[in-house]
Parts: sequence; C-alpha cells; structure tokens
Amino acid sequence: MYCRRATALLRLTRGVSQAPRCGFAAAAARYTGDQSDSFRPGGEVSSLWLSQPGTANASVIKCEKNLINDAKLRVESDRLFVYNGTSKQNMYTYFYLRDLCKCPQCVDPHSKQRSFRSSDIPSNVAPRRVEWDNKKLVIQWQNDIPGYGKSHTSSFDPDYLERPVTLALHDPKNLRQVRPWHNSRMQRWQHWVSFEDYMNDEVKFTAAMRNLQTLGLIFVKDIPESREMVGKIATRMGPLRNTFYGSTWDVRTVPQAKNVAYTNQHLGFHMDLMYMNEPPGFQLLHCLENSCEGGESLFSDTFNVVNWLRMHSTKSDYDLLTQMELAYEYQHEDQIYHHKRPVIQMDATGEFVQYVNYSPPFQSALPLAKTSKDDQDRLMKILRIFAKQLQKPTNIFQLKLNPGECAIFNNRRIAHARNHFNTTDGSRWLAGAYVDEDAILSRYAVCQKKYPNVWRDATPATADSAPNDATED
Ligand SMILES: C[N+](C)(C)CCCC[C@H](N)C(=O)O
Ligand SMILES: O=C(O)CCC(=O)C(=O)O
Repeated sequence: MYCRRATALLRLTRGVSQAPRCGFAAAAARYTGDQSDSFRPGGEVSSLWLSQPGTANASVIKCEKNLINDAKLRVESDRLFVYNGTSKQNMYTYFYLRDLCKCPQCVDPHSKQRSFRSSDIPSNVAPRRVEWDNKKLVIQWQNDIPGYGKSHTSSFDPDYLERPVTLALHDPKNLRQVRPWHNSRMQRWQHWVSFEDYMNDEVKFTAAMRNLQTLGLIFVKDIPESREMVGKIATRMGPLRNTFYGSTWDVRTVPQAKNVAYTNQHLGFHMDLMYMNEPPGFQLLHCLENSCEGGESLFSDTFNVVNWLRMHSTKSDYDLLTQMELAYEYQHEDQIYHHKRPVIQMDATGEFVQYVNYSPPFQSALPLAKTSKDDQDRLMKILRIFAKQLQKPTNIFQLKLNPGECAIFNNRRIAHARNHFNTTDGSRWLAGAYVDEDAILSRYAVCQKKYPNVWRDATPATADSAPNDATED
C-alpha cells in the first residue's frame, strides 16, 4: 500500500540551481529563515536551506505514505499547499495549521483538552521554519501565541493533515452505511446476540453494534429474568436517556392509561417522542412476559420506504415530504411539548436522508396555514402512499418477543408497532429504555477503532445486493 519509491515531492517556491540529481534519495528538507529570523516564504530563496545539500536541486523527496502519494509541498507567505497526486490540492493557512497543533503544550495529553483558543492565534502567525521529511511536516513559528517559546514545534503526519478528525465515522458518508431492508431481507439478516456475549464479548458486541448501524434493529436473547436488565443492556451502549416516562419504563396494561401504549390495543407504526426537540435516537424493548394471545412486535424500515418513494413518485411529490413539516404534540397537565418536522429530514449537506419522522398518534394541527390547496392535496397523497408502503406486509418484520428477548432499534429510522393482545388469559410486560444518538455514535466509533475488521465484516449486507433494490413492490 505504500509507494515503493520516492513519489512525494517537496517543491519550494523556487528551485535551487545545483546540478540535477535524482530526488528520490532525499530524506529531509527544511525551509528556514533561521539566520535573520525573518521568514519570507515565497520570496527570498536565500532563506532556503536544505538539510541535505545533495538533494538541493531536487524538487523531489520521498514519501512512504500512501495518503500523500505523489505529494508536493509548496510554501507561500501566508499558506502552504500540499498537492496530492495529480488531481488533489489541499491549501492550509498558517492560522489553520497553528490551530491544528496537538503538541503536549497545546493539547493536554491526559485530559485531551486544548490549552489555547483559536482566537489567541495572532493574525500574522507564520512559520519560522518548515521541515518536511518522509514522515512529517514540522513547523516552528514566528508570531506564535504569546507564552509559547521558540522551542514550540508543531508536527503533523500526513494522515493527520489529510484526516484531522480521528474517525471519519461521524462523516455523513460513514453514517449512511445503512442497509435498508424489507421482510425477506430481515428474515435473512436479523442479528441476534446472547446477553452473555453482548455484555462480555467485545467482538460479538462490536458485531452487534455494526448491525445496529446498518440494519437499525438487532435483538438480544437469553436475558436473565429481571426488570433491571433493560438498563444494563442500554448502558452497555451509553447512558440512559431520561424523559418524563422515566429513565426506564414499563409497557403493561393499566386502567385509564395516559398513553395508548399502556392499553392492550393495536398500536400503529410510529416513532417515539417526535414532539421533542431531540427525540431519543435508540429504543430498547425488553420482554418480561408475553403469554397473551397477540401482542406481536412489528418493525418497518422507513429508509426502505424512502428508497421506494424516490423511485416510484415524482420528484416534486417526494420533495414535499422533505420540505413540508408535520407537527407533533404531547399535551397533558404537567407536560406540554410541541415540535414540527418534515417526514423526510435531510442532513446538513442536503444529500442524505438523516432521519424519518413519523408518529401519527401524536400529530398536532397540520402547520399548513400558508400552503396552497394544491400542495396540501399532494402532501396528503404522498403521505397515503408512505403509510401504505410502511405497513405493507412484505415490508414488515414481525415477531412475538419471548420473555428474555430484547429489541434494540433506531427510533429515527425504524417505525415500530404492535398487535392487539388479549388480556383475559395471560399477561404482557415489556420494559423499555432510550439511549441518545450521540452516545450510540460514540459507541460505534469506539467499536470501529478497536476492532476495524470486525466492524467492516460484520454486516450481512456487504455480501448482498445493493440497497436500492430493497423494497419489494
Ligand atoms: C415510553 N412509553 C412506552 C411509556 C411510551 C412510549 C411513547 C409513546 C408514544 N409513542 C410517544 O411518543 O409518546
Ligand atoms: O407494546 C409494544 O410492543 C410497543 C409499545 C410502543 O410502541 C411504545 O411504547 O411506543
């Protein structure tokens, strides 16, 4: 994976006129204003000094790093460029590079906290010396942040320059590694992990997390019979998300229920707490009792439905779902929540679907006051189609949770429902909890960092067909 010979170039602003030599041998080059201490990059070549004079002619030095294969470095007075291969060029201002420094003076090695503010960097910060060897770009500064001495040295390896955020996991592209599913796919792909493995086997836990990322739904089985377990399973991923339902809660029938979840009625497809500013990212439902007739759990992947809609509706109808908001509310004596959101919520790049928002039982007045009759008609039409696809039997994964089993699912993607159950014989009791998306994304990132190969290989869908054909007509 590394370049076999020298491929990276260091190109200073002007060539140096010694006899040409193959540049492959060069190991280090420095650009320095040492003598005068006044660095005038881009101008005086007299201030150029190469540590290995034999290579001074060469605008080429070696690089073993694939990432900056064929890289050239160009130093100018207020910025430097790394030319990466033929097509890619990255420009780095000195403000940016100074800000990027993670030396122990700048970032405390223990707390990992930064000891300066971006706003502390003087506007005329510039290199006093630039050094570029096979492995690192090393800069010493002039006009550094007050308090930093001459010895302060910033050192950047090419990987860090190219990818300064440790894990690209929070990059939208990585987050989109989802595998939309319909029933027959989920029949094949469903991921079950035993409580024992989930709690104690890092590799199996990582595989479970990877499947949670791609499928949005996994199951834990063989859970000890205890009300405490749902909290344990949740906190293995991240802290419990507290809401007015409590940090964990029970779904069982109660008289005069405040919430239809607490009755034995059928519950249509929905997501929880859509009326909140930040609905919980993930939900757990741990079955403690389920001896009633009925009471099956149903799951449907809204990303699968969105794919289908994208292919089967006009762009303008589809776009209505991304643009027009529905409103949700929870109005009781001591809680008054209200929030508006489109059914299909795009991410900040506008390129990817980030969330789907859907909870008919908690809908409030449609915020359509300024919407034409025509647009309202079209919105209703596309909503009908959405609902129909969502609850189409071939799209639904249905199972009756047994005691000792727990579903974990992405509440911003997977809609859940349950069948009516008969309480005259038997009982039904689920214990539930929420975990915020932030905590789960962090858990994914840690799992990926510790077990990159497990992370890469654990998803069943890697060997299967493309996501776009996910919905059956
Ligand atoms: C937590 N608990 C099961 C009690 C209720 C679940 C939430 C019910 C409803 N979907 C909502 O969004 O409020
Ligand atoms: O009873 C169930 O299976 C699910 C309950 C539910 O959907 C909810 O609490 O939101």
